Amino acid sequence: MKQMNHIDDIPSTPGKYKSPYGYRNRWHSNLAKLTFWSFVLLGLIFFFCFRSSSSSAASADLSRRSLRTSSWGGPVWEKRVRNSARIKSPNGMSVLVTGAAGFVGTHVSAALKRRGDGVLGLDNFNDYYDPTLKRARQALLERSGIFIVEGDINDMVLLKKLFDVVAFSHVMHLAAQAGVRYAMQNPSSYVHSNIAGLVSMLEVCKSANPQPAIVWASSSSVYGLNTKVPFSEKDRTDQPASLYAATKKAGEEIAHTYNHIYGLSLTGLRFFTVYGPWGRPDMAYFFFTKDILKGKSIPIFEAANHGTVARDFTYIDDIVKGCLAALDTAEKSTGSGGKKKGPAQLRVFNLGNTSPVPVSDLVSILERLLKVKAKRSVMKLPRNGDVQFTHANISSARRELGYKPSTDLQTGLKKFVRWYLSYYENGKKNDH
Ligand SMILES: O=C(O)[C@H]1O[C@H](OP(=O)(O)OP(=O)(O)OC[C@H]2O[C@@H](n3ccc(=O)[nH]c3=O)[C@H](O)[C@@H]2O)[C@H](O)[C@@H](O)[C@H]1O
Repeated sequence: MKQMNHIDDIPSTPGKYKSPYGYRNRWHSNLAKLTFWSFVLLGLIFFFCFRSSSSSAASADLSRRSLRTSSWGGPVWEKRVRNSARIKSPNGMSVLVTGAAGFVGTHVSAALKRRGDGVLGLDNFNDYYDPTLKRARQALLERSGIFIVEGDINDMVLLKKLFDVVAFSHVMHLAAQAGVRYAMQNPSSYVHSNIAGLVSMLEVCKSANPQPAIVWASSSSVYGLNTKVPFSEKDRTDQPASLYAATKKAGEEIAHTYNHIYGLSLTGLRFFTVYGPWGRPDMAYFFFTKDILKGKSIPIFEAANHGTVARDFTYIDDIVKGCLAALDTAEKSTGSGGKKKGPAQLRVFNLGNTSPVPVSDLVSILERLLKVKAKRSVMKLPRNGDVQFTHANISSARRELGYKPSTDLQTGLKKFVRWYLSYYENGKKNDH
C-alpha cells in the first residue's frame, strides 16, 4: 500500500514533487539533468565543428576551382617561362600579358613577339565563351614561341613565382570579365576578375623588384549615362550603367591608389567596342554574323522614340597599335621593396575610332559581306546595362601615343567575315 502511495505520490508535473528526502534527491535529479544537457551540448559542438570543417573544405574547394590554376612549377616549366619572356630585340621589353588567350590579348601578344619583345601569357581559359576558340588562339601564339601559363590572376602564389622567374619590365593586364549584359547574370565574376583580380595583380607588381610598368584595359562603358559627346577623358565617369562599367571604374580608382602609395606606373586604356578576326563570340557583330548565316532573326536594339543606338566600333589592329604605344611611352615605376620612391606616371586614354555607327548600319554591312538578308527584329533597348551610344574623343591618345585609327567599319568587318568563314565554315567548327 505504501508503495502504491509512493507511486501515486509522483506528480505528473515533476517540479511539484515534494520528496520526503528533500535536498539529496533534488541533487541527484539535478546531476542527471546536468549530465543529459552536457551530452546534448557536446553533441551540438561536434555537429557544428564537423559541419563548419566540411563547409570550409567546400568553400576552399570552390575557391581552388575558381582559381583554375593547373599544375605549374619545376625546371622544365621555368625554362618554358624564361624562353617565352626572352627579349630578342636590342631595346625590347619583357611583358607579362594577362588574358593572353583572349581576343585583344592574343593580338597584342603576337604583335609584341613580332617586333622582338619577350612575351609570357597568363590565362585561366574560363568558359564565359567557347574555350575551344581560346585554345585555338593559344595554338596560334605557341607557333610564334609564346607560352601561356594556365592560371588565374587571383592566384598570387603563381603570380609571385612568375616574377621570381622573370623580371618583367611591363605588364599588359587584359584579363577581365568582359560583357556589359552578362553582369546581370553573374555579378560575382566581375568582382572576382575586375576588382579582386586587379588588386592581386597590383599587389604582386608593387612588391616585385624591379616594379613593372602596367598598362591595363579599362572600358568606354565608364562614361555610362554621360551625354556630352564626344567622350573626353575629362568627362564625368561617376554614372555607370552596368556592374561591368562600375568594376572598370573601380579599377581606375584602384590604379590611382597603387600609383599614389607604391609608385606604380599605370596606364588605363578605355577601349571602345573592339572587333575583328579572332573576336569574342558574345559580341553583337560576332553573333549577328553567326545568326544571319543560320537564317535566325537578330535582335536590333533601338532607344525610346525610335532613337538610334550607335557604337564607336574600333578595329583590333588600331587597338593593338594603341596598346603598344602605351607600353612604349610608359615610364618606369618608381617604387622598390614595396615602397614609393617618387611620383610615378598615371594615365588614362580613350582608344576609339571617333566615328560612331548605328547598329542597324552594322547589320547592313554584314548583309552585304555575307550576301544574306538578315531577319531583323527591332526591339527596345533593354534596361540591362546598355547605353544608347558611345563616341570617343581621342585627341589625348593622338597627342601622347601617336594613336591614329585607320580602319573604318566596312573594311574591318570585311576582314572579320573573311576570318569567320575560314575558321568556322572551312574548318567546320560550329560549337560557338
Ligand atoms: O566599349 C566597351 O567598353 C565595351 O564594348 C563592348 O560592349 P558593347 O558596346 O555593348 O558591345 P556589343 O555587346 O557587341 O554591342 C554592340 C551594339 O549592339 C547592340 N546590340 C547588342 C546585342 C543585341 O542583341 N542587339 C543589339 O542591338 C548593343 O546595344 C550595342 O549598341 C564589349 O562587349 C564590352 O566588353 C566592353 O568592352
